[in-house]
Amino acid sequence: MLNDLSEVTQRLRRVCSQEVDVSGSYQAFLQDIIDEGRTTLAVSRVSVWLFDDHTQPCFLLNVANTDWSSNADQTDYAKLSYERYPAYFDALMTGESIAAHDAETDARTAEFTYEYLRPNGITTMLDTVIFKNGVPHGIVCCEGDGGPRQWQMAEVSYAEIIADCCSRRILVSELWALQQQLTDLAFQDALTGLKNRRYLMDYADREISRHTRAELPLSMVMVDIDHFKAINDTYGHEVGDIVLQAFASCCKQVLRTEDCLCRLGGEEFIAILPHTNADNAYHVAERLRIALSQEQIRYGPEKIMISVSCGVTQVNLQLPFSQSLKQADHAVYQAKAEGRNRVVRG
Ligand SMILES: Nc1nc2c(ncn2[C@@H]2O[C@H](COP(=O)(O)OP(=O)(O)OP(=O)(O)O)[C@@H](O)[C@H]2O)c(=O)[nH]1
Repeated sequence: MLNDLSEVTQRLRRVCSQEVDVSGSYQAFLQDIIDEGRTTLAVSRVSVWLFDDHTQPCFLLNVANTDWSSNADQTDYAKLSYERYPAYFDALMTGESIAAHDAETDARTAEFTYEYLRPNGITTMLDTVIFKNGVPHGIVCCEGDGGPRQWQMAEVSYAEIIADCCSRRILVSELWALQQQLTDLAFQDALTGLKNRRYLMDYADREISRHTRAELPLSMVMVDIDHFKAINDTYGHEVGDIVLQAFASCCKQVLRTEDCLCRLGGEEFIAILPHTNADNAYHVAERLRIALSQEQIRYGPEKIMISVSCGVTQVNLQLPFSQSLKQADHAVYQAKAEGRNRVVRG
């Protein structure tokens, strides 16, 4: 009941202010807002349900519930099907709130009588629609167990505000996920899926500072495919792309998961090896060189073989990363000059 409107409003505004705070979890936000709704409306349970599909919904999936304990991982999500409860779904799809004073006699909720209302002692329901882009996306369902209840206009409006908060939070979460994807793409090489040069420069600075503090060695291997132009010229650019992808996946198999492989550009790559000194980095580079030289890259009937020239250097933690990069580049140049298919220490 909305007896003390100003106190209720203040509490709700505080919870709503977390709508755009993506540092908190989406689930925690839903729990907070429905807990608030249960207290204010003095109902026995509030839950949030989302449609599986907005154009032709078949199911409603329970994604938050005041009955759930906040620290338990909820995995057993209840599901309501359109097939079983068509009148309820049809009513929700109109977008109108369902204020079912007596849930057993209201035509929109009577379908729940034997399977749900009676077994759980639910007598009254107030359901408000969560919209997304103006289309029903889910519901906030408030249930009471104290007999039929005449829902007041203010109570319906209050429940609708809760549903609107959920709508906005869902949108914010989706925008945030999109932003994350864009950020990931900005640091990724589209062809190989490896990190790109922009990522490398930032990552290397962070690793230099981390390794300086921990007084640990950091090394890198620059890898350049030999005579790659000839592969393009012989088989075409498309096959050259396939070779680059095969190269990347072969390297990933040889390297440790904590090593970071980036594409500097063209057929030039760099692997950053944390906690590794120059001797060990040399062995890693040799392993890479041998694995790549044994790789048979298939394209139709063709089996393409490659070799690589590698420059190994231990990163000088006292100098800017670009200096160590130059050193590795020089080592690659030397490896090429000495006949390719080899590893040179810089
Ligand atoms: N297919 C394909 N080719 C690329 C890509 N990026 C750069 N290249 C080609 O890679 C080739 C690099 O040639 P070069 O720099 O002459 O080197 P190389 O032929 O490997 O010779 P060495 O390094 O001296 O052994 C050029 O022909 C570029 O066009 C790409 O994304 N896909």
